[in-house]
Formats: sequence, structure tokens, C-alpha cells
Amino acid sequence: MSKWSDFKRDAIFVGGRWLDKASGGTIDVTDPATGKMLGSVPSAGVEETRAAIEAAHAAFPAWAAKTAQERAVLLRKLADEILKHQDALAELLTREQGKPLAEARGEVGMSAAYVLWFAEEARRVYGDVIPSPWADRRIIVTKQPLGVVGAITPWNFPSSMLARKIGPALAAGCTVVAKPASQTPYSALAWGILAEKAGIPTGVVNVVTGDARTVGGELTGNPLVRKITFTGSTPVGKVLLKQAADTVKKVSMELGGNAPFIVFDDADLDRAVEGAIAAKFRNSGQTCVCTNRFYAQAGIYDAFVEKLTAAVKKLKLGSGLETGVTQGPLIDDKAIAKVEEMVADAKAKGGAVATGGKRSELGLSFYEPTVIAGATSAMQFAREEIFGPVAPVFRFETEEEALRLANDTEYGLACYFYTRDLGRTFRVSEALQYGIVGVNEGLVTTEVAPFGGVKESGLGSEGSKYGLQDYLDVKYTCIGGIGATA
Ligand SMILES: NC(=O)C1=CN([C@@H]2O[C@H](COP(=O)(O)OP(=O)(O)OC[C@H]3O[C@@H](n4cnc5c(N)ncnc54)[C@H](OP(=O)(O)O)[C@@H]3O)[C@@H](O)[C@H]2O)C=CC1
Ligand SMILES: O=C(O)CCCC(=O)O
Repeated sequence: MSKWSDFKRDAIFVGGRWLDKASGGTIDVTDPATGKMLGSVPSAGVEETRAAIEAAHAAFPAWAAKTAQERAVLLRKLADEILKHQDALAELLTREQGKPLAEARGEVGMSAAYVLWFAEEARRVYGDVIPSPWADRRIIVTKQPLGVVGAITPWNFPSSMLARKIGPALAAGCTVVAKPASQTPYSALAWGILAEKAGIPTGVVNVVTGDARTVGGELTGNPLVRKITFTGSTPVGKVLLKQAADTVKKVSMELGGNAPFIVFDDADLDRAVEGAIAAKFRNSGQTCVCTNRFYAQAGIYDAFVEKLTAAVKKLKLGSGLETGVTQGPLIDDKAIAKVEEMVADAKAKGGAVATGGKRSELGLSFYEPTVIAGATSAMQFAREEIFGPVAPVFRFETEEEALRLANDTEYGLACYFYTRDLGRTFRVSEALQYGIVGVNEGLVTTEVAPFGGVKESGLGSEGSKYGLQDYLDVKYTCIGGIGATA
């Protein structure tokens, strides 16, 4: 059986070679649950990033020329390797990211699920034959891989966010240069090892760790890269969009959220609380689809706060490696400082802490799971992404008011609402300006459904049949001269 340390590689993966030194020095990686150093990885400069892009460019023609079936066979092998080493990969992920082992195992399982899904979708890249307006000409539409893809990923899902990019890219026939977040490079570098084990040809997958601006600058500026796919914060997404514009690259942006979770008077409250725990406290609140604002209708407001508080008190904070722990540490000092600032702001503006509301006695970046009653629109978390284990509960009176408040944000990724009224289910879900809607459900991510936001939450969809289209160029071919010969 493999061990987590088998997948901890202190080297970048460029053109099938592991480089343990790079021009930018090194990046230290810390286990957020212990504060101890886990290791250090090379920090790639322009030179190594360019080498990775060139390797991906060189590998592209042969990879693109494989049949979809041939690529699918290799992708299935990749998914098998991920599952074969699921426990080792999960432990590595928990050690660098902090999430409970069960969640890390689930994430690695999702990575395999994405790869397998796209292995299957690779064989369904259909084109069109369009009825021609000309008697002697035929119109054919085909789809082709767009080339080298630059994939920049965050620390909150260090494995599955890469799977959502590497999976469709490889299935479509593209090659990849990935740049993971500096806090969690190992789960990404492990993709290099997995690609080797699966027999993916050299240069098809490359992974470089390094300074974000340097590596990101080269990925977005280099004309050989034809697409940038990014998951992370909206401000960084905007920078990448601007940089990618100079060479007119395709872009997919999966950015921040400010998810509302509306509980109507007619909701099944126990079910709503169960969904609230999943939608708010998974990964200690550090997902882009995590609830940011709970809206409870006046008739059930007190009961909802009471039941939610009771459920939150049952959550167990600690090292993700400990059995029974449901809440790990936040990723770093910056993250906990942001949460502290938001809670202080809410308290100063009259918010009542129902539970939590402070750093844990465990120290480091452990923050107590928190519920804040009496939340108002004047508070910071009404507008900004919390990305931490804090559940502010706002009160509302009418459906119209709930919709107005829920849509009053520049974000539009995920939203949730709980009701037993069928008419309201359709009315409200159609009126919510979001890319993902959970009705009576707090956990909605799956490889078979499109994941993506509207407004400033992003561009494009990941997962599902739509997730593959973003890696393909559409080509129209007009075939003339096929009328009757003289
Ligand atoms: N939508 C989502 O899933 C996520 C949202 N966020 C939100 O963003 C906040 C800040 O988190 P943070 O980690 O700073 O998120 P960032 O958006 O800064 O980081 C995400 C990725 O982008 C890279 N990056 C950062 N700046 C640049 C740049 N100029 N050019 C190219 N790549 C860049 C990072 O690299 P490096 O790590 O080396 O800096 C990382 O790989 C969170 O509190 C949360 O609100 C964060 C992560 C995921
Ligand atoms: O936070 C994200 O960027 C993705 C969330 C993935 C998930 O819901 O599993």
C-alpha cells in the first residue's frame, strides 16, 4: 500500500523531468494543523515556466492526433491510479491543506470521478452537418483541441480543482501547464507522478510551482498558451483576464462567491439545518460555494438560529488527521485575521454571537465554528466573501425582500433555498441571479453537472458536457464543387 510521503515530491514536473531546483529559489510549505514545515518546493521563474510551456507545445500535436478512444483509455488509467492511491493522496492533502481526512478522501474521489467522466465525454465530441444554402456546397462543423492550456488553481481544493481542468483538457486533446497555489503544491505535483504511472506521454502534463506573478505572467503572456483556466479570487481573475487579453486567449474563470441560503417559513427546518451545516462548514467554510449569508424568514427565524446553533456546537475542531474531527484549521494567518475582522465588525454593529466568535484554544489558525444572529446589511460579510466557519443569520419578512437581498451582490456563483411550496421553488430559483441553485439541498457539486458562476463569479462551466466545450475550438468547413459534373 502506498504512503502519503510517496506522493510528496519536492520538485517541479517539466517535460517529463523532475527538476528539484529552479531559478526563483524555493517555497516553504507548512502543515496548518501543526505549524510545522512539511517541505519546500522549487520556485519556478520565467525560464522554467517557458520550458514547461514549450514542452506542452511540443507534446500537443501527437496528443491531439490520438483518437478519442486512445485518450480515453489513458484517462481511465489515470482515474484508476488516483483511486488506487486514494488514501495516500488524501493524507498528503490533509497534511498540506488541513481539511478532515474524510473530506480529503472525498475530494480525491471527486478527482477520479472528473477524470473518468471526461474520459467518457472524450468520445462524444460531436460536430454538425448543417443544411447548406448552396446546392453545390456542404457545411461541416468539427471541434478541435485548442492547444496548450495554462491552469492556475487554489489551495482550498488542491486536487479536485486540477482534475476539473486537467480532465477536460486532456480528454479534448489539449496539453497542460498547471500552477498550483503556493500553500498546497504537493497535491498538484502528485498529478505528475500519477500521469507517469498512467503512461500519459511526456509533456502532456506539466506542473510548476512558483511566484504567482512570475509564473502567471508567463502563462498569460506566452502566445503558445491558447487558454487560461483559473479558480481563485475575483480580483486575481480580473488581473488574469486583462493579461490574457493581449494574446486573445480563451478563458475560463471560476471566481469568488457570496452565496445566500434562504429559509422560508414553510421549510422543513431540520432538513434546512442539515443543509446549512454542509453548505457552510465543509472545509471550514473555505469553498467558493459556501454559504456567506443565511436569510431566515421572520416566522422561523428564532427556531432556525436555535437549531443551527445546536448543530454547530456539535462540530469538532482539530487536526484533520484525528478521528471524529469535522473542522480543520483555516489555511493561514491571513485567513484567520480576515475572519476575526469580520466578526469584530459584526459585533460592533450589534450582531449577537450565538456560539463561537473567537479563535480556538488550539491556537494556530483554528477558529471556532460560529453563528451570529441579528446580522444586517451594514455588516462586512453582507458584501464580502468570509471564507471561514462563520454563519451570519439575517432576518427577512417577504419572498420579494429575500430575493432582493440575495441578488444584491456583484457575485453569482451558488445559492440555496428551503421551501415546501412547489410554485415558490420555480419562482425563486428562476429569479435568483446565480449559476448554481440548491433547492432543499446544501451539497450540489458533482462531475456530471455544470459548475460555474454568473456576474463577477466567473466565465464558463466546469464538469458535465459543458466542461469539455471550453477546451475545443469550433471549425466550420465549407466543401464546394460537389454539384453534378458537366
Ligand atoms: N473561488 C475559489 O474557490 C477561491 C476563492 N478564494 C478567495 O480569495 C481569497 C484570497 O485567497 P487567495 O489564496 O489569496 O486566492 P488567490 O486568488 O490569490 O489565489 C488563487 C491562485 O491564484 C494564484 N495567483 C495569485 N495572484 C496571481 C497573479 N497575479 N497571477 C497569477 N496567479 C496568481 C495563486 O498563487 P499563489 O498561491 O502562489 O499566490 C493561486 O494559485 C479567499 O479568502 C477567498 O475569498 C480563494 C481561493 C479559492
Ligand atoms: O471552492 C471551489 O472552488 C470549488 C468547490 C468544489 C466543491 O464544492 O467540492
